Amino acid sequence: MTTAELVEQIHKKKSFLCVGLDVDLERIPTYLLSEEDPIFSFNKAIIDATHKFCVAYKPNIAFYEANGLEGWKALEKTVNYIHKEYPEIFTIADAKRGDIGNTSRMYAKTFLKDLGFDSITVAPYMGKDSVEPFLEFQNRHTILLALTSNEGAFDFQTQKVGDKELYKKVLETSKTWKNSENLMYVVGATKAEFLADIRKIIPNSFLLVPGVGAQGGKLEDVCKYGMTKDVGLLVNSSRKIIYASESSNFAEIAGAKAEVLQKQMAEELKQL
Ligand SMILES: O=C(O)c1cc(=O)[nH]c(=O)n1[C@@H]1O[C@H](COP(=O)(O)O)[C@@H](O)[C@H]1O
Repeated sequence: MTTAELVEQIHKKKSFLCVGLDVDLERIPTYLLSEEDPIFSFNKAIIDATHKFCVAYKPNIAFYEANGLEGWKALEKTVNYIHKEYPEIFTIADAKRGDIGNTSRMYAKTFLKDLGFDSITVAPYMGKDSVEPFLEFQNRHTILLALTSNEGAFDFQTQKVGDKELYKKVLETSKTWKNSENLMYVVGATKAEFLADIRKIIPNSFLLVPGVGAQGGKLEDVCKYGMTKDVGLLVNSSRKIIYASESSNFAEIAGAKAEVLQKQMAEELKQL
């Protein structure tokens, strides 16, 4: 999917919500566990109930890998289902990969070609040659970790390297890489006050912003400092939506939670 198509969808749906599909078998309604593929059954119900209110889905790969071969099969079924039934929706493989170039090429093939995700999250730590193999794919996006939502972000990312914080170096240096137009960045909603500085370095890039809801980030702050004329934001919520209820109408309740966020986003979009 191109960035222009993503922006068009955001305006059409009046939403820049990304629903995180972090499926934990210990948290899904227990009656689903007797189904042939509980992970896919859960995802299908959530997707059917939330698709009207969101523009992206983000399965976090850890939750699938943790279930071995069955998990990988459920992941493949999930991404295929989204692309077939709701082709307007942007898909994010939250895999946080990155290795020497030769190895990154394999990660890129797995997620961007074979599984066909529109994008993948990538760690910048190993530098240019570890990220460029992901950037080669046309109309696919590499979402580079810039300033993450967790406490540990202060261990390295905000520390100065020479005259600048490491996350600023990541932003600046990554702009010089080949096919850098395919880059988006992760900035945690819990770090909204950093967004004004971040926008000075990357005024137009799309940001994936996790951390609203369960981690306490505020949508208003993210929009105030991070929104661009083309929106430039995908705001993710996982647990607060998908585990809003454990009853048999869990999907309906997840849909209602997603709609609440969509309505807030529609208000924010009016400011543009
Ligand atoms: O790359 C991510 O998506 C990510 C980056 C980050 O800085 N913080 C963060 O929480 N995430 C992911 O975003 C999701 C947040 O989930 P909830 O806290 O349940 O909304 C999880 O899948 C995290 O792994």
